[in-house]
Amino acid sequence: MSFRLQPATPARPNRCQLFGPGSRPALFEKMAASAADVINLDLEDSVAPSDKDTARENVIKATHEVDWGNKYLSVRINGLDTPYWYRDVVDLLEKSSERLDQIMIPKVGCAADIYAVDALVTSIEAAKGRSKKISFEVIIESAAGIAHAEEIAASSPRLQAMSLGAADFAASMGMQTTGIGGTQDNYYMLQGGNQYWSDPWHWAQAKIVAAARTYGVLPVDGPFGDFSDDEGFRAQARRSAVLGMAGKWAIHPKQIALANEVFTPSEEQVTEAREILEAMETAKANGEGATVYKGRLVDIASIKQAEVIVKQFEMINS
Ligand SMILES: CC(C)(COP(=O)(O)OP(=O)(O)OC[C@H]1O[C@@H](n2cnc3c(N)ncnc32)[C@H](O)[C@@H]1OP(=O)(O)O)[C@@H](O)C(=O)NCCC(=O)NCCSC(=O)C[C@H](O)C(=O)O
Ligand SMILES: [Mg+2]
Repeated sequence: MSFRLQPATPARPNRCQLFGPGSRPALFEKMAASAADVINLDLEDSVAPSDKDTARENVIKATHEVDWGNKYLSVRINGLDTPYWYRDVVDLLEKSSERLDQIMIPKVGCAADIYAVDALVTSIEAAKGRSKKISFEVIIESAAGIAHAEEIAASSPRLQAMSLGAADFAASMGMQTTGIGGTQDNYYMLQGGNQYWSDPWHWAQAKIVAAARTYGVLPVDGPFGDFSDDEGFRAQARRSAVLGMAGKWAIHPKQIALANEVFTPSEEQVTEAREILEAMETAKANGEGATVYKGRLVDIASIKQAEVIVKQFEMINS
């Protein structure tokens, strides 16, 4: 470990972030009653320009009137290149209830984007005497965003989560696809006449995980567009979980259970992790730093790996 210790990520479950357009208030009670850990009410791309003002009012009203239970309540504002974002921030901070937990900032390209929003939020919080400090989540969904992922991850103590937005990311990168996440037919290797599909999202995810984890921020996988493809969602989510992401968005309620299933360690994984910890306790008592568990090497690093799984499980069940 470096002399600079890796900060812990926020200790709250973030397995599934359920999205819903701010312009469809009929969905809000259903979202609140869902099994998602985080709710993202959207003012950005799922809301038509003509509905921006109404959607903002709907969302503010919902912070006062809907019982959000123990959900982490987040609102996605419009991008900093639009004429809407400052009004989103001002009205949300001046008019929404203290139930609002987080603002999600889309299409972030550099740390200065977060600086600008932080300055505005900090000023309104002080002016209005808001007692809860609003947290931020950013979406990395552009070439600039991925190039500057590290400085963005370090940009503000408000930052709790960093998501990959596959659709805008693909567009910004000039990727030849209309798919939102998942396998891309043309992204394959050829060996012995057989096609082997690779994962075009992998490097961006890995970069986000490294940047986020370095600064104690939760890395999150964004949308999987084809909500009729459960197995496709599972496969994408499993790859994200193995890479170190904490959760994934749901853009339809049927994706919530799938995300929760993948990002909750299974009974077998938890049992195995606990057995590894026990095996290492025995090894330590015998003055050994390494031992054999089910025919494979486990050592002091295995303790940390096993603890990741046990801690995830305990946090979800606490
Ligand atoms: C995708 C949808 C437009 C589908 O809506 P709808 O046609 O109403 O779906 P169904 O008829 O299949 O609905 C079945 C029941 O579920 C309820 N429902 C639907 N959506 C939601 C929801 N989001 N939360 C809770 N409940 C929901 C329906 O009311 C039905 O209920 P019932 O009648 O009682 O059975 C819609 O799901 C939707 O708008 N989804 C969210 C879209 C969104 O927010 N998109 C933005 C995020 S993705 C993005 O922005 C890309 C990203 O930035 C990037 O760049 O990658
Ligand atoms: Mg987007």
